[in-house]
Amino acid sequence: MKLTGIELRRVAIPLVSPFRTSFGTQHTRELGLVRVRTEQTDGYGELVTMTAPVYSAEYTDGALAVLRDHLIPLLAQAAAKTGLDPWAVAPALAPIKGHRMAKAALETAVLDAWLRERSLSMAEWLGATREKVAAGVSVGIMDSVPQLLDAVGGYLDEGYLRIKLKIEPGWDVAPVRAVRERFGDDVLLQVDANTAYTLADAPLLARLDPFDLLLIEQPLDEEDIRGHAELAKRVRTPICLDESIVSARSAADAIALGACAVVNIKPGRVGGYLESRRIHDVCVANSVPVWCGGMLETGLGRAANVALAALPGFTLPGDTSASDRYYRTDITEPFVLEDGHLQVPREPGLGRTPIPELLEAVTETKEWIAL
Ligand SMILES: O=C(O)CCC(=O)N[C@@H](C(=O)O)c1ccccc1
Repeated sequence: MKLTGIELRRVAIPLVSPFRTSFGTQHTRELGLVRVRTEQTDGYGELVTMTAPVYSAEYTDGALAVLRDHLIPLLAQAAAKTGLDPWAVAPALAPIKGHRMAKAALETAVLDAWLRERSLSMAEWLGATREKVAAGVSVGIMDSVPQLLDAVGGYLDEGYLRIKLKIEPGWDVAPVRAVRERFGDDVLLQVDANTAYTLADAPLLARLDPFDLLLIEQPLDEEDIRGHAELAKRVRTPICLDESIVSARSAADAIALGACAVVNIKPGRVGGYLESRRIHDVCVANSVPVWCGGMLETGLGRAANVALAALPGFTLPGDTSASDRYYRTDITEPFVLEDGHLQVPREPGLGRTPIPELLEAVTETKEWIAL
C-alpha cells in the first residue's frame, strides 16, 4: 500500500460532564487524530493521550511531536522502499523507544486504510466472533455519595450492564457500600484506583471484599508488579491490571507472577490493535479474562475498541460506553446503547469516518506531511 501523506490533528471536545479520576478532573477531551492518505483512500487512528502526562508518560503535544519528528519519517522510509502493510508498521517504528500511544495511532491509521482498500472490517480482520458487545460504564469520583448514586442510577436506567467506580483514598469503601445498598448485589460492579494506593493499604482494600466486586483495577503503581502479586494474596477480590500491561510480554510476566487475575486491554496503551490481539491470545492461553478499556475515545477509536471487544476472550463488559456518555456530539455517527450493548461495525475499516464539519468544529491544529 503506497502512502501519499499524513495529517496530524489536535482536537478538543467538551465533555458532557466533568470526569474525575485519582489523577485529576477532565472537562474537555484533548486528543490527537492521525489520517493516513494512500493512493486509494484515507485511514484514521486516534491518539488517546491525555493533555498532561498523568495517566502515562505520554501526552498529546509530546506525542504529536514524536509523530512529526521521528515516527512518521521512519514510516516514510519503510514505505518508500516496499509500500507498507499494517504488520510492517511496528517493526519500522521499533528504533523509537516507548511512545506506544503515538505508535498505536499511526499503526491504526495504516490498518484502517489497508482494510478499507480491501473492503474488510476491523472486526472481521481481528477475528471477532460477536455481532454486539456488552457495554459497561466508568463513573468518576463525585463530590458526594448522593451525587454518585444519582449518576449510577441514571446509567443503570440507560441499560449499562456493568458499573466501574473510580476510587482513591478517602473515596472507596463508602461509595461502594452505598451503591451495593441502593442497587443490590446483582449489579456487575468493579472499581478502578488508577495506582492511587500502596501495599500498606492492603487491609483497607480488603474491606472491599464483602461487596462481591468483579475486580479491583490497578490499585498500585504501574511498575509495582511484585506489590500486586503480594496484594493478591491479601485480598479476595480479583486484581486487574491496566497501566502495568504495556505489551504481550508484560501481560505474560504479570500473569506468571500472580500479579493479576484479569487484564484491561487498552489498544493505545499497548501500541495498537495488533499487540492488543496478542495480549488477548496470551490471556486466553492462561484462562485470564480480558475486557476492553477506554480512553474517552471519539467514535473512531470507539469503533476499533468495539471490534476488539468482540473477540472471544473479552468475556467481561468493557469501558465501551455509548458516545453520549462523554460527548453531546461525536465527530462520527455516534454509538448508541441498545439493550446494554453496542453493535460491532461491519463496514470496511474501522467502520466509522469523521463527519467533516463536526471534525473541523473541534480541531485546534492540523498539519499535513507529504510523503
Ligand atoms: O469509558 C472510557 O472511555 C473511560 C474509561 C476510563 O475510566 N478510563 C480511565 C482509566 O483509567 O481506565 C481513564 C480515563 C481518562 C484518561 C485515562 C484513563
